Amino acid sequence: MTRVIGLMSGTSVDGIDAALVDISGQDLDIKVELVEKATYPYPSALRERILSVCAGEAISMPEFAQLDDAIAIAFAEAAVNIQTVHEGASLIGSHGQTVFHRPPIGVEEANEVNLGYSLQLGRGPLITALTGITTVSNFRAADIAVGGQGAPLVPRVDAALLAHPNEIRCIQNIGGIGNVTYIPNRSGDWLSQIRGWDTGPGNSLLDLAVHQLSDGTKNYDENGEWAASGKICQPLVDKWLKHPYFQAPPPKSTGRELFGFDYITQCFDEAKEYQLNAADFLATLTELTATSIVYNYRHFLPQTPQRVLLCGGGSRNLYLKQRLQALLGSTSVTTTDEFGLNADFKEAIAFAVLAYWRQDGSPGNLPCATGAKQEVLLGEVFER
Ligand SMILES: Nc1ncnc2c1ncn2[C@@H]1O[C@H](COP(=O)(O)OP(=O)(O)OP(=O)(O)O)[C@@H](O)[C@H]1O
Ligand SMILES: CC(=O)N[C@H]1[C@@H]2OC[C@@H](O2)[C@@H](O)[C@@H]1O[C@H](C)C(=O)O
Repeated sequence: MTRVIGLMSGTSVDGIDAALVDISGQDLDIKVELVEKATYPYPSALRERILSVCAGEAISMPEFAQLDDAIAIAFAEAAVNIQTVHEGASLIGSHGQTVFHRPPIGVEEANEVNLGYSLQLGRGPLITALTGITTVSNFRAADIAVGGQGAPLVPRVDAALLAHPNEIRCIQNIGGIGNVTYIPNRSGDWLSQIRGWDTGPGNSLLDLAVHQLSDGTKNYDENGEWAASGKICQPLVDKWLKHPYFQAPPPKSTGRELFGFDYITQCFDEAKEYQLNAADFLATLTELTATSIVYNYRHFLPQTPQRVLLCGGGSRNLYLKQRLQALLGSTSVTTTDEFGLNADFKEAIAFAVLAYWRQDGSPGNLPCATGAKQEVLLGEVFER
């Protein structure tokens, strides 16, 4: 058994999720027990800085270096604090903070020019130095180097922890960005039949809209209550759904570059002619998240799933969950909690597992999800 800390801050940039887990077994046959979990919010100045860099603000190299280290220090503190009660971790898997993600440009053969590029700040060696614990970081680079999207990386972990012998499942994360893992019955060559891609916006647009509509007093629509009091403007949803990202087949991945500040500004502009109030606008944006997920399923899944398991912060948005259930009809919508995997900490747990696999010599990517040419070891290891 190895005690591992998984650290993740996602596209919502709300804070660092830390999971302390005990892992045993090998490759897909692993057992993972969640011992401790906590979220450490970023100091607000650091969060604002990260969000503006994500929105494309230019920074100098010294500012870049300072930001990289400020994030590494925050991640190292999270690793120390998560061990206040239960100590003894011998490995850290740190995703870091994505500040830039560019998928490969759509040409047949990946080469130097059209490979993707994905940048996560919070350098691993500093986390090792500050914690004294071997750290694995920079998980996306190796998949990208072999032509992959570098995302999503969670599908192999979903497969290991949530596959079922006779139920076709979709695991739908709704973070800032949404991503799905499609898992067929665990039999035969099921692993090569898995699919995974980013479905589009999760909460990123909603959070930006809530911040603006509440004059900065709120950062998200708690339980979806504000949106639930509004009326969906279907013509706008239909228009937004024509975005090329939804129409494109997988493999595909995205980020705040596409569904961030510029896009929400465009949404506000396009909504003007419909004279929506704040609640109507949020109901319409929530519908875009729900409909884009279902649109992706209808067009690109090999088969209709029997069950959809939600995770990520958006799984707590009751109105969004209700809309997803309505749009999916007979497919049952629940959360990973009901299947023994904490829905809020699944990504942090996943990076603990990916670090464990790296140390064990097992690949972490799934080429049928990321589009990479081959399976590869993910992450750079910085020994204590
Ligand atoms: N009770 C709640 N009601 C509604 N929305 C919620 C609730 N709790 C969390 N959220 C939403 O979930 C978001 C955070 O989700 P999460 O932490 O999964 O995102 P992330 O990991 O940063 O993103 P990604 O998975 O794209 O990397 C919040 O910004 C908020 O929009
Ligand atoms: C570049 C990047 O950070 N992508 C994230 C983001 O957040 C959700 C979605 O977009 C997913 O593709 C990915 O994270 C998860 C952990 C993944 O790689 O599976």
